Amino acid sequence: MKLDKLIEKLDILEINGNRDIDISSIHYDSKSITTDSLFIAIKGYSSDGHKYIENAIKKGAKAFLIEDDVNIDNKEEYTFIKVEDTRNAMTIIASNFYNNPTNKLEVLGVTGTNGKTSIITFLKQILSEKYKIGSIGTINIDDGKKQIMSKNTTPESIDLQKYFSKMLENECEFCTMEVSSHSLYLDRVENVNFSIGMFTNLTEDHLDFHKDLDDYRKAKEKLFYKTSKANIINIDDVHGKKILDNIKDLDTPVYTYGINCEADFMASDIKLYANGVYYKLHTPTYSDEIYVSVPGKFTVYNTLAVISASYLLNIEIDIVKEKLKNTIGVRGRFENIPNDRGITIIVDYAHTPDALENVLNTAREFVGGKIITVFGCGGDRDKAKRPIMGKIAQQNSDITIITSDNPRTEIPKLIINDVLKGIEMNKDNYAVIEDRKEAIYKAIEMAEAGDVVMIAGKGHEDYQIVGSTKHHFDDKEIAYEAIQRLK
Ligand SMILES: CC(=O)N[C@H]1[C@@H](OP(=O)(O)OP(=O)(O)OC[C@H]2O[C@@H](n3ccc(=O)[nH]c3=O)[C@H](O)[C@@H]2O)O[C@H](CO)[C@@H](O)[C@@H]1O[C@H](C)C(=O)N[C@@H](C)C(=O)N[C@H](CCC(=O)O)C(=O)O
Ligand SMILES: Nc1ncnc2c1ncn2[C@@H]1O[C@H](COP(=O)(O)OP(=O)(O)OP(=O)(O)O)[C@@H](O)[C@H]1O
Ligand SMILES: N[C@H](CCC[C@H](N)C(=O)O)C(=O)O
Ligand SMILES: [Mg+2]
Repeated sequence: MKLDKLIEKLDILEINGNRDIDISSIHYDSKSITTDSLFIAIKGYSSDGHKYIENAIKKGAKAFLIEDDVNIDNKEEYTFIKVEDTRNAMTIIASNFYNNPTNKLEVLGVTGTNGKTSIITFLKQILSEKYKIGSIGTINIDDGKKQIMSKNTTPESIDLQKYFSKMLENECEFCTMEVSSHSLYLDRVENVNFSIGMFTNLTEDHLDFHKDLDDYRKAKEKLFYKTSKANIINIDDVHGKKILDNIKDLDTPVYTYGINCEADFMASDIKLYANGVYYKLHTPTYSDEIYVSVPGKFTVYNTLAVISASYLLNIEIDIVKEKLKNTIGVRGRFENIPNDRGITIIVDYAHTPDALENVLNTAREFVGGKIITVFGCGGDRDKAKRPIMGKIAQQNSDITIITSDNPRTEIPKLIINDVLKGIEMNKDNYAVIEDRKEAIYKAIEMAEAGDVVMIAGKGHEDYQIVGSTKHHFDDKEIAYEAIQRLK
């Protein structure tokens, strides 16, 4: 594409060099650069893209989008475009380069602290009955033909627009997508035209990144100004109510869901079982009965969001009911590890206080014996949630084993010490086993028939990040190993 066309809608402060050149690819990372490309220099949290411009030239970049003036030899041989904010300008360029794919692709975005992966998984299973669907989220990216593992929940704008364009090429009509608060804050989705936006809930997480909960909510709220068909909001959540107040006068219609308040989509007569939930559904035009083969009150909320979106997309309720009844669930979310010892072993992705409390409450509903919880907190992430999770684990379990979960560049013992600040030390119902494998072995070894072993925090992850190295580690595999060892 001609550079001129690529930078069409940018607010340019200064441009030096030829605009009439062909650009074959666009990059924000010098490591991926190929010849005749445009390199976008971003000032990040740990590095500054401007430092890599000479390296980018060696690899064949011809044009540069910059914020700071650059001093290099033979500068006149290249084109430099200076803008106020390269990260923001990148979203416009990315969308231009891939011919604005979300003008055609219907993107259904979900934001909120918990429930995003669950909702897009259910929604994809339902919509796939009638349409070809792509999806983008924590577990993987599906471009309609192949699935690749995700690096982040919501990719950087260039990658995102490339995936959208691939989905169109593969004849997808919809994309179900998780929209993280980081992506809204860092403009990764700035130039995406969303069709429907959904809000799940907002609870303590990521306060290492966002100033406070209000700042965190404001980031999430940005999604609802980017939608054209509808916004769907959980108004049982106080932050959901606030968002509703702020967006109710927009042109995009708002629909609400909830259990405890008068909402457009409501659940009543809820019954929670060990292997699923039942409820009566009330919509603006009809009522029906819903059974979902995934346990937990949070499943009621997640499926209310799914049902609301399906309703607005005119999917027949019979299809929705059938898919929810027979769903295979969501990988690493309340996933049951079958065994012949009479214990219920669950691998779950709860890595926030609210999620941990929810899964433990759900287990309490059906446990015959004890609840033994294994969990840790991630390094280089929100520190404030650590003691809260410690307290929640101890209060809602009979035995708590505190261990490691992606320590990243932090010292595992120090993370555990933060968790211990929330633990009542005079009780003897907790233990620290830093090695996660040993912790899981111990929990399963001590469990008796009727007990629940809740292995929380990593869900689908098949790695443990220590320092900056990713080692293979899979809670499910270790749980199976633990069962085998006892034979
Ligand atoms: C805080 C954060 O989100 N950081 C993201 C951000 O990094 P950054 O802008 O700070 O980048 P940087 O490392 O300082 O580098 C600056 C620039 O120099 C470039 N560079 C750097 C080195 C080099 O050799 N050459 C080069 O060109 C980099 O590509 C970048 O453009 O942009 C990068 C490129 O997109 C992301 O990979 C990176 O995500 C990091 C790895 C991350 O861990 N993010 C997490 C916190 C995150 O985004 N999580 C959310 C929510 C998760 C949830 O669901 O709860 C998510 O959407 O995944
Ligand atoms: N609606 C909900 N409310 C509270 N907790 C939930 C909800 N749905 C799921 N959970 C719990 O939160 C965990 C994470 O769920 P899920 O992966 O769907 O959330 P997510 O929003 O995609 O998380 P992430 O931000 O890490 O991608 C689940 O394993 C479950 O324990
Ligand atoms: N998307 C979340 C996932 C956290 C999962 C947990 N296992 C951890 O590493 O803290 C994050 O990157 O903050
Ligand atoms: Mg997710």
